Amino acid sequence: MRPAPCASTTASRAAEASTSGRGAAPQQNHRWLAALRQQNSSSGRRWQSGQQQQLSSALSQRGQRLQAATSPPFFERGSSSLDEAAGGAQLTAASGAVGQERIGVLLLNLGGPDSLDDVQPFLYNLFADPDIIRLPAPAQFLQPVIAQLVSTLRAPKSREGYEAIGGGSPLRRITEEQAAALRASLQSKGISAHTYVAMRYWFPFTEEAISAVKRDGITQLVVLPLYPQFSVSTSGSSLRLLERLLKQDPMLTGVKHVVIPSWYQRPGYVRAMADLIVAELRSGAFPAEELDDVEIFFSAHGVPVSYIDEGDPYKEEMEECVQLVMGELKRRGIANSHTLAYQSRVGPVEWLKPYTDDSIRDLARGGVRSLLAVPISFVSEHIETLEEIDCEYRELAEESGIQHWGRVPALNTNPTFIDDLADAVAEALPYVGSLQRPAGALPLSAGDSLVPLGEVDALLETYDRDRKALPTPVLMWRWGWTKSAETWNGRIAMLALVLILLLEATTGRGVLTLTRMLEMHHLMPPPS
Ligand SMILES: C=CC1=C(C)c2cc3[nH]c(cc4nc(cc5[nH]c(cc1n2)c(C)c5CCC(=O)O)C(CCC(=O)O)=C4C)c(C)c3C=C
Ligand SMILES: [Fe+2]
Repeated sequence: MRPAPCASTTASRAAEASTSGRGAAPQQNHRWLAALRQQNSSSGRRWQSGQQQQLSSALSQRGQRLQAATSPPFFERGSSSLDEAAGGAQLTAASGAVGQERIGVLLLNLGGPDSLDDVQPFLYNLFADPDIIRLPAPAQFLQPVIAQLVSTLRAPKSREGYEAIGGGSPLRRITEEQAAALRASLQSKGISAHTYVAMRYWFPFTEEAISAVKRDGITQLVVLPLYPQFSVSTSGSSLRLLERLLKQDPMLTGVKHVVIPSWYQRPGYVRAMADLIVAELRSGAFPAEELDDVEIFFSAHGVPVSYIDEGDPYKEEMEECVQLVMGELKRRGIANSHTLAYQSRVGPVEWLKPYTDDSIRDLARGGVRSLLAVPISFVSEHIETLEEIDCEYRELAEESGIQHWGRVPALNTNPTFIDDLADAVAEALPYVGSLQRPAGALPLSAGDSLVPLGEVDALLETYDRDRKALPTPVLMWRWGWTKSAETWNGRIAMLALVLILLLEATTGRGVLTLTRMLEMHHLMPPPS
């Protein structure tokens, strides 16, 4: 993998934040996740292996049958008239055709700035999201002000990163390529579907995608977050927005949907990751005689520890995902040692540990000389792979004594991966609009699917019900000088905020009004 052209990154290296002594957080799953796991284990199954037969019998109970004994398609290639009507497909059930459906697949992703001018407004949208900066209820009216402050403080460091990778994020281009490849793969399986890219914080916004879903007359929608592991900060935030959009538009009530909240356990995804790791190991980046000593270093995007304390399954899913990939490697005769660490922390609270930078230093100190970085929470190249891993962490590794460095590319449009996503969509289609929710029972009854499935409101409802009270964030601020720019950004933001509020409270004519901060104009998604 050729590294991106890296500017000198020493000055902007991920902050060496001092940490609190807080112990490991108790793990608390979403109830839906735990319930689905139980259903699967009680029937002696896991989501990952070939379970076409069980799936087939589960589906026939629902009056639907598989077209083939092996992998889907569940759908016959439509007549030419159906093919002509883009998005049309013929759903086959035990009783025969049940009518024409127009299928859509909504791909959820985060979005990224297209140019350097977009960086601050993109960051504003991100920090204005209550699933990213979580404030206690009485302080929530301050979200726009805090978003303005934090995005303004963060923008220079962020802009530097985007500049180093060519002046903007490649996320939109790659996600659109994935959407086109997924559509083609579905077509090759006999499923005619539209695919839509729905970004959370930048163009094409989720609102635009939903307008297109409406315009195309989609009747069955499969919602597929492009995050293999579920976090409330990513997939959860997008689902919350989606829930709002679906509720507020009566024309969308006719669109039946199903969500695939996480899919890291799918065999095709695990295989594709293992393929990429093996290819990179054999790329020549490492001396042949040292191949067994290469440390396989999984680097995942972090989240604040408080998210996990509240029940976000992200950490557990990440650990399970790494185990699955390592298991696949072992089956191929690769038994290297591995590490999972978390990158990209932002702000003054405690994030998931170990931190990637600390881990790299520790491994080097412990004698590791060859390191293969594997981005594990990302399926596309973007700033955190191209700049943070390829530049910052590579430079840190070299300074720390790592002599041989490799980095596994992101999956992007890897054919095994796209084919597996298409299978995930095909397998989810029979569940569209059919998940039963008997009163008082668990909201999901899709325990027979290969991956857990749900509907937007049911998933969020379960998450919110099980969510524990927001713990007081563990601030990592210590008075005194530290090297950490992040920590200082956090301190400055909080001090500025306190001053603003004090002025507002004491004069009644606060800075918010004088500077018209509450009337900020940002690039926001168009109304749907
Ligand atoms: C699994 C993936 C991701 C998780 C979890 C996640 C949580 C999370 N992120 C921030 C803050 C920022 N994220 C930024 C960009 C960004 N993050 C992800 C993925 C996850 N984020 C992606 C795909 C991107 C887009 C990258 C691109 O190429 O444009 C940024 C902006 C970039 C930067 O300044 O570093 C910020 C800021 C928080 C606070 C958070 C959890 C609470
Ligand atoms: Fe992020």
